[in-house]
Amino acid sequence: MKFRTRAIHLGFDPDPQTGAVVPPIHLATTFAQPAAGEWREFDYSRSGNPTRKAFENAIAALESGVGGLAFASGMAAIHCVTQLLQAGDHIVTGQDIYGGTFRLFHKIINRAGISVTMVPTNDLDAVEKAFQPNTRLLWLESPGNPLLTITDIVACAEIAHRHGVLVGVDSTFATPALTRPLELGADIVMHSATKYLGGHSDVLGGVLVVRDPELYQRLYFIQNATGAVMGPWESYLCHRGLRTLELRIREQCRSAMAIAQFLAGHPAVRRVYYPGLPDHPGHEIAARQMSGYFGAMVSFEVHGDIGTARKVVNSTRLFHLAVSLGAVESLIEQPALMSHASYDPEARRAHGISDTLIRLSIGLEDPEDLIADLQQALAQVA
Ligand SMILES: C=C(NCc1c(COP(=O)(O)O)cnc(C)c1O)C(=O)O
Repeated sequence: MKFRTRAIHLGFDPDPQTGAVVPPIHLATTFAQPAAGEWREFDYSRSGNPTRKAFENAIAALESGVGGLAFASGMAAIHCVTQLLQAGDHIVTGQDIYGGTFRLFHKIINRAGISVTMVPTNDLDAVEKAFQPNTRLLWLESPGNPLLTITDIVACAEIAHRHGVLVGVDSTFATPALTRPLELGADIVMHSATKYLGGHSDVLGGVLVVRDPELYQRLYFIQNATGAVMGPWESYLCHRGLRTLELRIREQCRSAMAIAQFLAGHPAVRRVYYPGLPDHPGHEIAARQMSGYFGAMVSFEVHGDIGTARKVVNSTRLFHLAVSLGAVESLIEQPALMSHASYDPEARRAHGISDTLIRLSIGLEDPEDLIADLQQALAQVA
């Protein structure tokens, strides 16, 4: 069956007793057992919960994995992956990655003696040259946040596996409707479920899916031991979000293409970052890797300075000025001051995140209304 059909039905079989066509929300934190030392499938909700398990199974199936793990946030999911490593190990990651991931890598796990090298992961030579004998993990984001850098997952996985290195892909911006990294050779796929999987700015969560049963057991052990699990209500909301994911992301992609084309022709705009534009360096790889779509995030730079960009983002009426992304309502933000403020200023500039960069998360409003809103906001700085 096609992705859209499976997403609607996975984990939603009618209850055999009641016939209910949506899964129950199990709030129980503990489960009575038949006898001491005899265990049911579920014993304690940190270790496993029926509602979370239904969502984990659904996202695992949609990502072509053998097992899924759901967390309280995307950062909790990424942190779980880093706990596979130990002091003296090394991570290679991209330069176009979320500010919170930059912070985790450079200000938290570095304290445990894990080192990190950031490279342009769309340059395969740079990726391979960055590997060291102690490199254990290649962490990719494609499209990258916020410059929408496209990384060739197949090529990177082949290089990494030649060096015995695990490949993790943060696929938040792509979603499994467009890209399934495990099918392309990655070992781990991660999502901030807060974004497109939930899809309505009303749930915080994270997800890992893997294709190797032994790796699943290692990550499950870490998840259970460290405890940053997704709650039952959030699991239900993310599971429900999967049912409309493909419809939402495809429509959002169509609007993003129209908005990117509008911005590309606007005199106040210096540069547009959108993989769907033919001049984007990753256009061909994206077309192949994202099922003919190019995502629903659009970033652009305006002429002027940090104040010019700030005036634009403060002037929209339909786009909410807010971090996060992937929801039905459109959002606008200025990474230098907001989503990527956790980058050290010199690192931010070194990685191409300029003061005049503006990032858009395109929602499901009519694109004509969104373009009209951007037109009037840009007119404030014309
Ligand atoms: C909040 C934002 N990003 C969260 C995020 C995260 C972190 O997810 P959280 O659910 O916010 O913990 C991980 N990976 C990517 C690509 C992300 O974009 C933002 O970019 O505004």
